[in-house]
Amino acid sequence: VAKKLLTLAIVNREGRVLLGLKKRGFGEGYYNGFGGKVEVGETVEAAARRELQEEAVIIAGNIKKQGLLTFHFDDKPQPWEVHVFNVLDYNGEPCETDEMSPQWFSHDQIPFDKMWKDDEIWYPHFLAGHLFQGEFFFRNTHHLDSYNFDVVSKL
Ligand SMILES: CN1CCN(c2cc(NC3CC3)nc(N)n2)CC1
Repeated sequence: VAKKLLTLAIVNREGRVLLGLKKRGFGEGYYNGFGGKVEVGETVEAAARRELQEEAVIIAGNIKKQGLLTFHFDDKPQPWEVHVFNVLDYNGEPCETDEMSPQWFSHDQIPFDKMWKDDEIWYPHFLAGHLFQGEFFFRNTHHLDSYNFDVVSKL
């Protein structure tokens, strides 16, 4: 079964990350980076840049591909492949959209209790600038059953 390609862009600058509170749809009420589906004919990187602009109204400058997360769900036939980018610099000012309410968090105050359960596993490696790969098995959307996680030398 082909994987569903998704992006996740997290702005990480001067010891703080920019996260958005999802206002509706999948993951409503959770904080997360910005992202969405990769459209047909679009590169993963172009999709990450587009989604960041759509959801936070900022234009990514230098971005670094840092992670590859694969999600399996008991109740979904298609696994998800989420490409994680570190946004090293950007133009514009983050602002609220109908999808997301952006908010800065210092690295030691990341609200993991209001984030997807996999985040607390890979964020420390993301924040350390490591490259990583993870495979997560969710029993239902809100229960993480098991996972494999590795820091890697290249993606
Ligand atoms: C547009 N995408 C949707 C998926 N997404 C996820 C998913 C995720 N866990 C999966 C159990 C849901 N965990 C993070 N941090 N992000 C990134 C943005």
